[in-house]
Amino acid sequence: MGNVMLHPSIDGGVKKGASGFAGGTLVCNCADRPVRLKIKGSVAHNHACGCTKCWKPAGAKFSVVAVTGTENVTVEANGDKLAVVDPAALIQRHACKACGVHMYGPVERDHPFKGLSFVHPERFEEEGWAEPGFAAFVSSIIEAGVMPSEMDGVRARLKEIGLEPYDCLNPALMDYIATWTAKKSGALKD
Ligand SMILES: N[C@@H](CCC(=O)N[C@@H](CSCO)C(=O)NCC(=O)O)C(=O)O
Ligand SMILES: [Zn+2]
Ligand SMILES: [Zn+2]
Repeated sequence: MGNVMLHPSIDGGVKKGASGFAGGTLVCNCADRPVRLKIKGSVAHNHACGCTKCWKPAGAKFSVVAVTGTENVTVEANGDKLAVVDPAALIQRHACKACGVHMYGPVERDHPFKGLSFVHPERFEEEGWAEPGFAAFVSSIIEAGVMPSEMDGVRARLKEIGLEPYDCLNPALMDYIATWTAKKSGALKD
Protein backbone atom coordinates (compact mmCIF):
# COMPACT_ATOMS: atom_id res chain seq x y z
CA MET A 1 0.00 0.00 0.00
CA GLY A 2 2.94 2.29 0.77
CA ASN A 3 3.68 2.46 -2.96
CA VAL A 4 0.49 4.42 -3.69
CA MET A 5 1.71 7.97 -4.34
CA LEU A 6 -0.62 10.68 -3.08
CA HIS A 7 1.46 13.81 -2.48
CA PRO A 8 5.15 14.17 -1.61
CA SER A 9 4.49 15.88 1.74
CA ILE A 10 2.39 12.94 3.05
CA ASP A 11 3.72 9.90 1.18
CA GLY A 12 6.14 9.18 4.02
CA GLY A 13 3.37 9.66 6.61
CA VAL A 14 1.62 12.76 7.94
CA LYS A 15 4.04 14.89 9.96
CA LYS A 16 2.44 16.74 12.87
CA GLY A 17 2.62 20.53 12.79
CA ALA A 18 4.18 22.61 15.56
CA SER A 19 1.74 24.12 18.08
CA GLY A 20 3.55 27.47 17.97
CA PHE A 21 3.48 27.87 14.19
CA ALA A 22 2.82 31.57 13.58
CA GLY A 23 2.76 31.76 9.80
CA GLY A 24 5.56 32.66 7.45
CA THR A 25 6.33 33.10 3.78
CA LEU A 26 4.85 31.19 0.84
CA VAL A 27 7.16 31.05 -2.17
CA CYS A 28 6.45 29.88 -5.72
CA ASN A 29 8.72 27.59 -7.70
CA CYS A 30 10.53 30.22 -9.81
CA ALA A 31 14.30 30.46 -9.51
CA ASP A 32 14.06 33.96 -10.98
CA ARG A 33 11.92 36.59 -9.24
CA PRO A 34 9.82 34.17 -7.15
CA VAL A 35 6.43 35.34 -5.94
CA ARG A 36 6.51 35.72 -2.15
CA LEU A 37 3.50 36.03 0.15
CA LYS A 38 3.43 36.71 3.86
CA ILE A 39 0.87 34.69 5.87
CA LYS A 40 0.11 35.95 9.37
CA GLY A 41 -0.74 33.21 11.86
CA SER A 42 -1.47 29.53 11.51
CA VAL A 43 -3.52 27.87 8.77
CA ALA A 44 -6.77 25.95 9.40
CA HIS A 45 -8.68 22.99 7.91
CA ASN A 46 -5.61 21.68 6.13
CA HIS A 47 -6.58 18.74 3.91
CA ALA A 48 -5.56 16.68 0.94
CA CYS A 49 -7.80 17.64 -1.99
CA GLY A 50 -8.37 15.45 -5.03
CA CYS A 51 -10.26 18.05 -7.05
CA THR A 52 -8.99 19.06 -10.49
CA LYS A 53 -8.88 22.76 -9.62
CA CYS A 54 -6.41 22.84 -6.76
CA TRP A 55 -2.70 23.05 -7.58
CA LYS A 56 -0.72 19.82 -7.26
CA PRO A 57 3.03 19.36 -7.52
CA ALA A 58 4.22 17.24 -10.48
CA GLY A 59 3.14 13.62 -10.19
CA ALA A 60 0.82 14.15 -7.20
CA LYS A 61 -2.75 12.85 -7.21
CA PHE A 62 -3.75 15.25 -4.43
CA SER A 63 -3.10 18.81 -3.48
CA VAL A 64 -2.56 19.82 0.13
CA VAL A 65 -4.59 22.92 0.84
CA ALA A 66 -5.64 24.91 3.90
CA VAL A 67 -7.34 28.21 4.70
CA THR A 68 -6.48 31.46 6.41
CA GLY A 69 -8.36 34.74 6.72
CA THR A 70 -7.77 36.81 3.59
CA GLU A 71 -6.72 39.70 5.85
CA ASN A 72 -3.71 37.57 6.87
CA VAL A 73 -2.36 37.41 3.29
CA THR A 74 0.07 40.02 1.95
CA VAL A 75 1.83 39.83 -1.39
CA GLU A 76 5.42 40.67 -0.54
CA ALA A 77 7.32 40.30 -3.83
CA ASN A 78 6.75 39.87 -7.56
CA GLY A 79 2.97 40.06 -7.41
CA ASP A 80 3.03 41.19 -11.06
CA LYS A 81 3.51 37.49 -11.92
CA LEU A 82 0.15 36.51 -10.43
CA ALA A 83 -3.00 35.90 -12.49
CA VAL A 84 -6.40 34.47 -11.58
CA VAL A 85 -6.73 30.96 -13.04
CA ASP A 86 -10.51 30.90 -13.43
CA PRO A 87 -12.34 34.18 -12.75
CA ALA A 88 -15.68 32.30 -12.74
CA ALA A 89 -14.66 29.97 -9.89
CA LEU A 90 -15.67 30.45 -6.26
CA ILE A 91 -12.03 30.28 -5.20
CA GLN A 92 -10.11 33.01 -7.05
CA ARG A 93 -6.88 31.04 -7.37
CA HIS A 94 -3.97 33.41 -7.97
CA ALA A 95 -1.24 31.44 -9.78
CA CYS A 96 2.28 32.37 -10.79
CA LYS A 97 2.14 32.82 -14.58
CA ALA A 98 5.73 31.53 -14.90
CA CYS A 99 5.77 28.33 -12.78
CA GLY A 100 2.05 27.64 -12.32
CA VAL A 101 2.06 27.38 -8.51
CA HIS A 102 -1.17 28.66 -6.95
CA MET A 103 -0.22 31.17 -4.28
CA TYR A 104 -3.58 32.08 -2.71
CA GLY A 105 -7.26 31.74 -3.52
CA PRO A 106 -9.60 34.19 -1.82
CA VAL A 107 -13.36 33.60 -1.67
CA GLU A 108 -15.06 36.93 -2.23
CA ARG A 109 -18.55 35.85 -3.22
CA ASP A 110 -21.54 35.53 -0.89
CA HIS A 111 -20.65 32.08 0.45
CA PRO A 112 -19.93 30.48 3.85
CA PHE A 113 -16.21 30.65 3.02
CA LYS A 114 -16.31 34.35 2.16
CA GLY A 115 -13.29 36.10 3.69
CA LEU A 116 -11.11 32.99 3.62
CA SER A 117 -8.19 32.33 1.31
CA PHE A 118 -7.02 28.89 0.23
CA VAL A 119 -3.25 28.37 0.38
CA HIS A 120 -0.83 25.47 -0.13
CA PRO A 121 1.20 25.16 3.09
CA GLU A 122 3.91 23.05 1.42
CA ARG A 123 5.03 26.32 -0.18
CA PHE A 124 5.95 27.76 3.25
CA GLU A 125 9.65 28.36 3.63
CA GLU A 126 9.15 27.54 7.31
CA GLU A 127 8.48 24.14 8.91
CA GLY A 128 5.70 23.43 11.38
CA TRP A 129 2.47 24.25 9.53
CA ALA A 130 -0.62 22.37 10.73
CA GLU A 131 -0.79 18.93 9.15
CA PRO A 132 -3.67 17.81 6.89
CA GLY A 133 -6.52 16.19 8.83
CA PHE A 134 -8.65 14.53 6.14
CA ALA A 135 -8.89 13.94 2.40
CA ALA A 136 -11.55 15.74 0.35
CA PHE A 137 -12.93 15.25 -3.16
CA VAL A 138 -11.24 11.85 -3.39
CA SER A 139 -13.40 10.52 -6.24
CA SER A 140 -12.48 13.66 -8.24
CA ILE A 141 -8.98 12.27 -8.94
CA ILE A 142 -10.69 10.09 -11.57
CA GLU A 143 -11.57 13.31 -13.42
CA ALA A 144 -7.82 13.95 -13.75
CA GLY A 145 -7.23 10.51 -15.26
CA VAL A 146 -6.73 8.12 -12.33
CA MET A 147 -8.15 4.66 -13.15
CA PRO A 148 -11.28 3.85 -11.13
CA SER A 149 -9.68 0.49 -10.35
CA GLU A 150 -6.98 2.35 -8.35
CA MET A 151 -9.48 3.93 -5.97
CA ASP A 152 -9.62 1.15 -3.37
CA GLY A 153 -5.84 1.38 -3.02
CA VAL A 154 -5.90 5.16 -2.82
CA ARG A 155 -8.59 5.19 -0.12
CA ALA A 156 -6.83 2.43 1.82
CA ARG A 157 -3.54 4.36 1.74
CA LEU A 158 -5.26 7.59 2.85
CA LYS A 159 -6.77 5.73 5.81
CA GLU A 160 -3.42 4.11 6.59
CA ILE A 161 -1.79 7.53 7.00
CA GLY A 162 -4.75 8.79 9.05
CA LEU A 163 -6.57 10.87 6.44
CA GLU A 164 -10.22 9.83 6.31
CA PRO A 165 -11.34 9.96 2.66
CA TYR A 166 -14.46 11.95 1.71
CA ASP A 167 -15.87 12.63 -1.74
CA CYS A 168 -16.73 16.21 -0.80
CA LEU A 169 -15.45 18.05 2.29
CA ASN A 170 -15.44 16.55 5.79
CA PRO A 171 -18.67 16.43 7.84
CA ALA A 172 -17.72 19.47 9.97
CA LEU A 173 -17.26 21.69 6.91
CA MET A 174 -20.27 20.24 5.06
CA ASP A 175 -22.43 20.91 8.16
CA TYR A 176 -21.03 24.43 8.38
CA ILE A 177 -21.93 25.09 4.72
CA ALA A 178 -25.41 23.58 5.14
CA THR A 179 -26.05 25.61 8.30
CA TRP A 180 -25.13 28.84 6.49
CA THR A 181 -27.43 27.87 3.60
CA ALA A 182 -30.31 26.98 5.94
CA LYS A 183 -29.99 30.28 7.82
CA LYS A 184 -29.97 32.17 4.55
CA SER A 185 -33.12 30.42 3.29
CA GLY A 186 -34.83 30.75 6.67
CA ALA A 187 -35.07 26.98 7.22
CA LEU A 188 -32.99 27.54 10.38
CA LYS A 189 -33.47 30.56 12.63
CA ASP A 190 -30.41 32.29 14.15
N1 LIG B 1 -15.20 17.36 -9.17
C1 LIG B 1 -14.77 18.73 -9.22
C2 LIG B 1 -14.80 19.30 -7.81
C3 LIG B 1 -14.24 20.69 -7.72
C4 LIG B 1 -14.60 21.31 -6.37
O1 LIG B 1 -15.80 21.50 -6.07
N2 LIG B 1 -13.59 21.62 -5.52
C5 LIG B 1 -13.91 22.12 -4.20
C6 LIG B 1 -12.75 21.89 -3.25
S1 LIG B 1 -11.32 22.87 -3.44
C7 LIG B 1 -10.51 22.79 -1.92
O2 LIG B 1 -11.08 22.06 -0.95
C8 LIG B 1 -14.33 23.55 -4.19
O3 LIG B 1 -14.82 24.05 -3.21
N3 LIG B 1 -14.16 24.24 -5.31
C9 LIG B 1 -14.53 25.61 -5.47
C10 LIG B 1 -13.69 26.22 -6.58
O4 LIG B 1 -12.88 25.48 -7.17
O5 LIG B 1 -13.78 27.42 -6.81
C11 LIG B 1 -13.35 18.80 -9.79
O6 LIG B 1 -12.58 17.91 -9.48
O7 LIG B 1 -13.06 19.74 -10.56
ZN1 LIG C 1 6.67 31.19 -10.03
ZN1 LIG D 1 -9.56 21.27 -4.40
